[in-house]
Amino acid sequence: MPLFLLPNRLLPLPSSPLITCHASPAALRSSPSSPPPTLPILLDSTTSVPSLSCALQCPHFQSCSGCSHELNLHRPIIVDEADHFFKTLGVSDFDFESCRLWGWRSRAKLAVRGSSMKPLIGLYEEGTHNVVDIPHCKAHHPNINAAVELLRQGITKLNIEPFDEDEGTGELRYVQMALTTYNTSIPASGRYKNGKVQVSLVWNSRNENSHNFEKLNALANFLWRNGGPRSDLRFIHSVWANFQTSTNNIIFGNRWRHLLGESGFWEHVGGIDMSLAPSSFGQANTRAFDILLRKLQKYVPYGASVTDLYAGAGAIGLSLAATRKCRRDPGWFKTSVKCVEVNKESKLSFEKTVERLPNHVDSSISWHHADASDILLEKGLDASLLDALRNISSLERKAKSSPESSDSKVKDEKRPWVLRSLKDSVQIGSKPTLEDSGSLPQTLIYISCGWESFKEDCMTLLSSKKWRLQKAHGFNFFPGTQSIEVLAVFKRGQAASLKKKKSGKKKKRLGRKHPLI
Ligand SMILES: C[S@@+](CC[C@H](N)C(=O)[O-])C[C@H]1O[C@@H](n2cnc3c(N)ncnc32)[C@H](O)[C@@H]1O
Repeated sequence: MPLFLLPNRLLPLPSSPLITCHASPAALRSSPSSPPPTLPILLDSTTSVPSLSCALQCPHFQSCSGCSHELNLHRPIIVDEADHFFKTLGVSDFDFESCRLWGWRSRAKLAVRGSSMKPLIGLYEEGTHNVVDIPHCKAHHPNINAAVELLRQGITKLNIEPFDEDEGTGELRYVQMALTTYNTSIPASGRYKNGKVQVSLVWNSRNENSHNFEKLNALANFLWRNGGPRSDLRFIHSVWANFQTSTNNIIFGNRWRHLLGESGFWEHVGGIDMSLAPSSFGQANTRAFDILLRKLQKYVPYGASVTDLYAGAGAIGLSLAATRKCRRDPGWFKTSVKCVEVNKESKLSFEKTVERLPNHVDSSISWHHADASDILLEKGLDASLLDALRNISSLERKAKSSPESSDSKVKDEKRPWVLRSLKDSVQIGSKPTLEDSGSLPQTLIYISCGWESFKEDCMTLLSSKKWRLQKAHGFNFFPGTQSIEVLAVFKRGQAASLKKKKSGKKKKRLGRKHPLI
């Protein structure tokens, strides 16, 4: 069972948030590529905008599977449903951040098919394996489209064979384009527009010793010469190779090689400099993610201990470590952050990010290569995690009656727990013990881009009567689709109205504020 063991039982913490960020496959799928007529338009939820001014106006709409909605990009229809859903649960102030509507995608994985004379670089047509070329995609950052165009020229010029899925032949299978806006030499206002692209070429061979490695090198050099720092355009940040020969649909193989440009890739998000290797998960909409992180920080009190589940390279946990730093003086009052992630490739990025955290961050920080649950369901929270959260209250009852939770014990252990072995303090993959349960999470913050699974998990949590919903916010992470990112804050315990209701006496005077709980 559960693996997220909640931290620092040694400290009298105001609360211990437990954070999960879990994406549905649909939302992780990359979307289209190219420059919008007018770039970055920021809207907020209070701005009222006529629908036509928020239209996608993309020539690839309908043929490409990336976007499903053309109008009202600033407010997907699903927002009304979400608003209603949260109202019925007693949260009447659900809000929605519209974020950037075009050119928002800063990370795209695109299939490369067709022929060297007529390469197709894009997404699959809905329900098929036919690739649609999307040079003018309105979701992609313009420099991603520019990099795709340059790649297209390179493929033709150097006679690179795109992959043939049926035969398993060809050279270039996919490309990942990731944009970094990290550039301290220009004013902050110009950084997004001048973002640079890290190009990862997925090559159909086992490794760099294969016979056609020279062609891969030639393609990388072509990109570098025409888009690198000595070119006129200067929008290529670096070039990487990934080697993949598998016949399944998995995009990346295990072998990566840095070819040209800077090997490090940084983004400033959530108040920290975040390192992201091409192999680790990165959010596709970094600006919207930044807005979400800043909202999230408000729910995490200073001195809290945080367990970041499904952590990737730890963007959420580390952003909290840096921004929710605690008083330096009383040594025992420190934040602790634990990140749990199944993809071991993310660890290096996590470590690099930790190295660059500001000096004042003296939290205890750790990353654990582990499955967030034994049973992984397709979307949303794992069933066993939900069970674990429900079971916490029974552990809590036992913990209260154990000597571990007595006041004297807590005082004894108010020493900087950073001195203790971190690994020992977290029993990932095993059942929580009474000892571990000394500090139980008071807050669960659920960040989700799968609306249907979120609703399900939310109802499961509430019906357990161990948690109540306090707040919910929505973010436009994927304009042009019906996916929204939700940040929901659950607090331990039942709503006050329900407790009173249970007591019977005051039953008649209570309104049904939380009818579904
Ligand atoms: C949508 S990403 C979010 C990553 C990170 N929270 C962020 O926002 O950048 C989900 C992450 O969960 C990881 N993951 C998926 N299943 C997992 C599991 N059972 N246990 C732990 N991590 C898992 C994936 O490898 C991926 O890095």
